[in-house]
Amino acid sequence: MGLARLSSNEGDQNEFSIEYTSWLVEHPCALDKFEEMKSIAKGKKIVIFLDYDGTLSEIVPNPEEAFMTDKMRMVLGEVADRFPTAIISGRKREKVQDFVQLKNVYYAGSHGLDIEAPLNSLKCKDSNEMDNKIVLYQPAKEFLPEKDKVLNLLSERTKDIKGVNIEDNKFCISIHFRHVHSKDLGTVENVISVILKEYPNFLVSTGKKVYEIRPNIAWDKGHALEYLLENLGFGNSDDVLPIYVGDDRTDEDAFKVLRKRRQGFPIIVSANPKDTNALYSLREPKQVMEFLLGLMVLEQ
Ligand SMILES: O=P(O)(O)OC[C@H]1O[C@H](O[C@H]2O[C@H](CO)[C@@H](O)[C@H](O)[C@H]2O)[C@H](O)[C@@H](O)[C@@H]1O
Repeated sequence: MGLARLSSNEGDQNEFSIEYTSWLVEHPCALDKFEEMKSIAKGKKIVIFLDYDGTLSEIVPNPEEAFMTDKMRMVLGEVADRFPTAIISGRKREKVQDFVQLKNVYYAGSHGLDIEAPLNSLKCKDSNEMDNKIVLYQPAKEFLPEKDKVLNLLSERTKDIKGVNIEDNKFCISIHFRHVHSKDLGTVENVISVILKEYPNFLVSTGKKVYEIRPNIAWDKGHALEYLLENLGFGNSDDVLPIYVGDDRTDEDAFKVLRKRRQGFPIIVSANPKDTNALYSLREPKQVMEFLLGLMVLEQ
């Protein structure tokens, strides 16, 4: 038995393509598997990790307008009151906090390179106290001056390419090409690759209509997940059940960590079949909200 569906797409199973339907066999909908998941979760400490864009908010053409619905905020706030809950995003941490507006959530921005938690909530070894309120862990701090140089060069060298939108994500940089004409994409790629030859401490990956530049260090969303688990006291625990929900390539690093730990539920948000390390799926942010609502009946 699964969770009751609230979304407007209720019953749209019939509209699924054959490809999506057969992909669902490999990556079943987490709502349909809820009872099974519930029994696995029994007696375990649930910790929730969520990506932001495409998971808690819809993908929209303008990155500045990726707002979360009030309903999602309410559900997320309730869930975070019951279980430790972290948002791990490619965005600048402060930007995610601005969108989410919740104080009971752990935030990791810049693909996990900028972790913040309420003071005393984490047993951090390498933390700084900021304003007496929070602890921060920033493993790529020394890259900041160089990142600013890369950012300036990117802005300068793409300023004449129509549609390029560069987002400063503090330790990382997003170069959005959603609105760039296909004939100009090669130029954008060329600019990036020339700059990264000058700055080999940085690497580029791709997301949804975006190039993402970040420090070339062994730290990704998977490391952030492990860091948070460890500092929440669940480093080697068999009693913990981490749930990670995300929609993009960088979330795969976190899915891999859960697979390696043989623990928890890696859940991909996708309305299309895609290669993934996730075991379960959800179709859209609305379903993420239904899933979170379902978690509220679980005991912690
Ligand atoms: O890790 P995430 O929280 O998923 O962040 C990844 C990137 O998300 C944002 O870009 C994406 O969403 C935008 C708003 O829906 C969309 O316009 C864009 O095309 C997508 O790539 C964010 O703006 C980036 O900085 C993040 O790196």
